[in-house]
Amino acid sequence: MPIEDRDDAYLITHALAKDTLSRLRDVETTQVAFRKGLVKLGRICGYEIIDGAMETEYVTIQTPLAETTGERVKGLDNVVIINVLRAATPFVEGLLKAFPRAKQGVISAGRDEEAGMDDDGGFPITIDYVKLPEITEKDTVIVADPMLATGSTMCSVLDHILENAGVDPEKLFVLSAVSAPDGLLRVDNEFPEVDLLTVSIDDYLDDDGYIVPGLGDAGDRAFRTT
Ligand SMILES: O=P(O)(O)OC[C@H]1O[C@H](OP(=O)(O)OP(=O)(O)O)[C@H](O)[C@@H]1O
Ligand SMILES: O=c1cc[nH]c(=O)[nH]1
Ligand SMILES: [Mg+2]
Repeated sequence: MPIEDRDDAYLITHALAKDTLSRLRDVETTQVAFRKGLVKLGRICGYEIIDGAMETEYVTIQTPLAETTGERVKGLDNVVIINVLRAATPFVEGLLKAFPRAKQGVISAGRDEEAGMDDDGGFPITIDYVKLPEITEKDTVIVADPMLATGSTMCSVLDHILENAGVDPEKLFVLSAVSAPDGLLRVDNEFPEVDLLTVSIDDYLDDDGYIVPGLGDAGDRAFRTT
């Protein structure tokens, strides 16, 4: 079973996903290896979503030698991937290897870290740029962001997506590499219709809202900023 139901979220349990995440966590992992690791993890997660959450259908195929029955994944033309800038960019590059015909959207969202966490344990979020494709009732929407910490960014992003969509998509996934229990709870409370997929549920958030043990600041490590 590639995706395990953990009540608060669905865990992607593929051994290669865990292996890749472990390399991403390592403080010694360089920028290039970190970025490539996020691409690889996105690809693995994409394959696991297909295996665990999408249907297949039988089709008749003529090979050069004989007619046979094959199996095809249904709905690959009805996938929408939303890239939460900026840390999700390499993660989405990997996802697109599994869903090459996906419609894509981007939302630029950032935490106001100078403002600090509020009394509810969330951050003020600035949304700078939103460009989303049409979302239909047939679509499987995957909102990708490698880090789900307090959940503030994801809640703002989901507000924009659902307001813009006007209709409920067939499936709505939030995909993260590393998540914190508080963030999962916040998104689940505010958007019960969303299925939360993650490779790891980590222990806690520190006083600055960073996931522990986590992997540090994913955007900074991938883009070599501080
Ligand atoms: O769950 P939250 O507490 O909202 O934190 C998670 C967000 O923080 C990071 O983005 P960041 O604001 O650092 O922007 P970046 O992608 O440009 O680095 C990360 O990529 C998420 O978007
Ligand atoms: O641990 C965290 C929290 C938010 N954003 C990150 O990149 N890492
Ligand atoms: Mg960042």
